[in-house]
Formats: sequence, C-alpha cells, structure tokens
Amino acid sequence: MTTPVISVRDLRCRYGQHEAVRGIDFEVQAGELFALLGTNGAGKTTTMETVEGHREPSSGVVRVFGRDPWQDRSIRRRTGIMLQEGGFAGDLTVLETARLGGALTTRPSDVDGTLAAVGLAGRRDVRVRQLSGGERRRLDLALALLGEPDLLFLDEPTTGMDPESRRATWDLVRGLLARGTTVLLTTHYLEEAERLAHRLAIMHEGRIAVSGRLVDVLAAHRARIGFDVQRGTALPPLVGTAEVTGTRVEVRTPDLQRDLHTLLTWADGRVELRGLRAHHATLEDVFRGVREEVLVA
Ligand SMILES: Nc1ncnc2c1ncn2[C@@H]1O[C@H](COP(=O)(O)OP(=O)(O)OP(=O)(O)O)[C@@H](O)[C@H]1O
Repeated sequence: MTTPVISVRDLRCRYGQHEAVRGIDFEVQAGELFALLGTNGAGKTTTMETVEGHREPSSGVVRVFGRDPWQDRSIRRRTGIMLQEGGFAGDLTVLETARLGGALTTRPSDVDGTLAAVGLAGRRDVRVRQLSGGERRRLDLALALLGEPDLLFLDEPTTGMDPESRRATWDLVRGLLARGTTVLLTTHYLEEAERLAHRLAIMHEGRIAVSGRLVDVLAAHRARIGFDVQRGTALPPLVGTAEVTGTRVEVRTPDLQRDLHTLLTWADGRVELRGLRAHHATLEDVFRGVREEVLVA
C-alpha cells in the first residue's frame, strides 16, 4: 500500500470553546479526488485549512506527503490552493495578477496556457475589479494551477460560475486527475461531487456522518419507487416499506430490482401504475438523511 497523499487521524479543531471539528479521519490517495461535503458550518473549511497548513490542529494527526503541514512549509511547493475568496488587487489586470502568482511558485509556470485553460485568455488585459464573480473564480483557479501542483485544494471552486463555466471547470479538473493530480474538494453542489469524486465524506456538526466511494454510499441507502393508484388499492408484499398518501404510493426499499419486479408483475394487466418512477438513492437523499439525522441504511 502506498503512502496516502493526505492522512487525517482524529482531527479536532477548536475556536475558543467551540469545537468546530470533532475527531475526523480520512485518507486521500495519489490521483484521487476526495470531496468533503456537509451542512453549513459543518467544519469543511476548517478541515481544509488545517490540511493546507494554514491552521494548527487542536489535536490529532495530519500528514500531507507524509509530513506535518503546519510544521513543514516545504510541502507548499507541491500544493495549489483555491481559496473561497482570492483577495486580489483590483487595479491589476488578469495577466499581471497571474504573472505575480506565477512568480511566487517554485516551478516554472505557463501563465498564458493556464489563463487559456480556465477560459480567461480573452480577458487578460481586463482589470480584476471589472471581472464578474464567475470570472474571478476562474482567476482563483488559474492561480491555484500555476506551478503545476501535485495536490490541489479546491474550496467551493464553481460557486458563482454559470453552467457552461462550471462544466468547463469540471472538464479541466478531470484532465488534471488524468495526469495524476490529487484533489481535495469542498462543494455545496452535490452534482459536482457526483461527477468528480472518487470518494467523499459528508460532514455534519464537526463529524463525518457518511463516507466512502460514491457507489457504495448510494448503495447503502434505500432506493425509491413512486406511483399513483386508486385509493384503497391493496399492494402486494414488498421487501421495502410503502407509504401511502391519498393516491400516491412511495416505497423505500433496500432491494429495488426485487420490489420493482413484484410491483410490475402484480400490476400487469390489472392496475395502472400512473407516474411510475424508480431510482436508486441519490446523493441528495443521503445528504437529506444526514441533515435530518435519520439515516436509514
Ligand atoms: N475564525 C473563527 N472563529 C470562530 N468560529 C469559527 C471561525 N471560523 C469558523 N468558525 C465556526 O466553526 C464552525 C465550522 O466552520 P467552517 O467554516 O469550517 O464550516 P463549513 O463546513 O466550511 O461551513 P460552510 O459550508 O457554511 O462554508 C462554524 O460553526 C463556524 O461558525
């Protein structure tokens, strides 16, 4: 087993009396994208900042490339950080800002190529203060990519981007992953995690409530079947549980295939299942379960 790029063991972070991160564990392997999801104030940014080496843990062990990021600044040469707020000088142009960022990296930076990669080549002479919110996020991303980091921290990277820019950013991140870059991502867009993450964790109130590969996380939660029938229709026995509200039936089941087969066989030729929908648990179902703290495995 190779050494993980990121290893976090029993991490705790306090702000005064408030314990924002309450004992979390996770690992991120080389070339993997790990998504930290969670409710507001769950502790994602605090965790991210600690792994970046910008915050000292109250307790626990954090290792990045096998080193303590708080003590050993040398790992910063290998990391790129996209913060939630870049804090640019508004008077500088996009190109000047990127050149300045490039000068701060220890590896040679292809400034023009990076601006082109984030779709800002045509905006290079525009002053930063004149950029839209989404364009600023793309400039944030460009600065994180300068110096070709081995490990990239993306803190809500596509907030404020229009759908086209968001998709272009996802393609860019996929390209980086294909080249072996490791990524730690936080996002409120569940679709972003569904599309990009190899593994994920959902945080709530400082703890990891759910973690694992996306397929495993979804498979561990009940699928849904929904349809309308006439009031009072007696249903066949199912593995899952059916909830009837008027004419609407909602089944939550651990065995989607079996219950769907049972229902279709039972209905065939005698009952019309109007508005039939059947799907595995979505990340939104899992997330809602975490929020409501009524996870049904
Ligand atoms: N500098 C600080 N001083 C005191 N409390 C803080 C500080 N920064 C964060 N907190 C608190 O710590 C908790 C975790 O905050 P954090 O920003 O890590 O959460 P988050 O999951 O990133 O939230 P969001 O999704 O809303 O950005 C919150 O209750 C927040 O109010």
